[in-house]
Amino acid sequence: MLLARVAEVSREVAATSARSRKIGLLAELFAEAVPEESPLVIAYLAGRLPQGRIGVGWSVLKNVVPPAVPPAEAPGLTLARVDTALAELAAVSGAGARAERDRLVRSLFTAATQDEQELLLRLLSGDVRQGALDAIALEGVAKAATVPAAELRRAVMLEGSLPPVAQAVLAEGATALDRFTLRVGSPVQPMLAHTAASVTEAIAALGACAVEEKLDGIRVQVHRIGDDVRVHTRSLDDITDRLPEVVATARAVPSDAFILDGEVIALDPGTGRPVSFQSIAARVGSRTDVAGARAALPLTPVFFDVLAADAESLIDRPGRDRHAVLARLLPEPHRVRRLVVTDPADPARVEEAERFFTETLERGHEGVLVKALDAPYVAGRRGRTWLKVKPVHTVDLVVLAVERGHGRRTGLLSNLHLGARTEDGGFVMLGKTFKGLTDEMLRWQTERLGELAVADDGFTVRVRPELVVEIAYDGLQASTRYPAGITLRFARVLRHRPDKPASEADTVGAITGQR
Ligand SMILES: Nc1ncnc2c1ncn2[C@@H]1O[C@H](COP(=O)(O)OP(=O)(O)OP(=O)(O)O)[C@@H](O)[C@H]1O
Repeated sequence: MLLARVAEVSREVAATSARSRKIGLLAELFAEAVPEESPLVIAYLAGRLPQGRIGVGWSVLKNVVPPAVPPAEAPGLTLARVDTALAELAAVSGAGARAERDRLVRSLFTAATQDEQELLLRLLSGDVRQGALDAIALEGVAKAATVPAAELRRAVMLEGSLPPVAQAVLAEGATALDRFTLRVGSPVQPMLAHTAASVTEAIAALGACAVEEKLDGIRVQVHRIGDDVRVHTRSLDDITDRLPEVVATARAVPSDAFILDGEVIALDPGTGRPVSFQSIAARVGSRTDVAGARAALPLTPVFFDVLAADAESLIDRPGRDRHAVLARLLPEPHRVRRLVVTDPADPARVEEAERFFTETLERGHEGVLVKALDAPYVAGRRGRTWLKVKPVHTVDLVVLAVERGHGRRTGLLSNLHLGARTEDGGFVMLGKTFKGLTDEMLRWQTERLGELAVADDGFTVRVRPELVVEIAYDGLQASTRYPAGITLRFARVLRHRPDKPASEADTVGAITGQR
């Protein structure tokens, strides 16, 4: 397939607001592609580079911004050729890397028509509207392969991503879906939660439920087959080598084929209270001298769900049954503390649950999760059967740009321009802040945002919209300065969320309560 065709459909999809029309356009595109090309189509449409970071920043791109390179007259650039070029770019390193990148990017742009150059530029600079497109692409694939979207979605969650499932169903049809089942050893997208304003509100919405501590650490999904243990993050990266404590806990579990879902935290040896998220993130992030890092800050895994045990899938079973299995597998320090509310109509029980919330905060945890007892585990979904309750308002926003610091912060990238997602897959700026950033966080974001930079006027650096930050704020206020007409009062950065994709940041609708 030619890149020109993807460029054409990408433009048509952006120009129409009707979801069904977008799905129809994508279905036609997937029907035209050979199945092996569909992973590239999905990636390019969503503005993702399959190679991940390829080291091409603004310093290289500014030399090819149209009309810098004379465009090809007729389209001839295939998806396979673009993929090869990007792989070559990703492999460049060492002395002369900059010149080599310039040469490769120029040669790619020389082969592209004007339309294609524009798509490539948007792709490389992270300016393609993304996020919502993944969900629409899934429906487009379902339509092209004539399989029910719900079945395809389930297969995608169990596989971890759309491209391999798309390729299989487009080649073989519905029968391919049977291959994508829950397998111990193959990570699945974790279940996520919605927000409730209070425990009382959450119980009213869910009925019979369990109120669990919300532990503030790193989410882990642990798979064990025999002696082989693998630990995955929320974004399914394998971090087994960095977490020997988790491996040891998993080896002690009396079952030799299971999947556990939980959080790793660290407890202060003196007070027994949880240590800060930043310290845990630094420990989990350190790849060298794991033994030294472990000695300085030992971690404790605490599990709250079990997806499979004794090689049997449990995801379709109600939460109360899964928890009974969890209780059989793990003793309490490694199993989340929780309170079951079997009679949600009894005010005394609701009061008890509110007390559990207060005590959980007093013990130093960040809030609670209220979970329906009868709900299955919906992999990859922000289900309405898990509701989180926290004492402060927080939102997850995406960094769109960052201003260079001055004074004490000279040389650092400091003031963040924050964007919420829009329903059509773009971003809208809601405000700026540098409050809450510690020296360590400033150093970290300067490096990370430097890698994401796509334009720089000497004052403001525009970045690929990929880094999510968790922001606390005191409320919303009307604003004529920002395009959504609102801004956040006293916004402050709580933490960077490199584990969270931009497609999961909050939408303007969710923030203003008009979802
Ligand atoms: N008992 C628990 N049950 C489920 N998730 C828990 C629990 N304790 C802590 N967590 C964490 O809370 C998260 C659930 O909240 P949510 O689905 O909103 O994800 P999130 O956006 O990463 O949340 P947050 O930003 O509030 O940590 C999980 O991803 C997990 O890391």
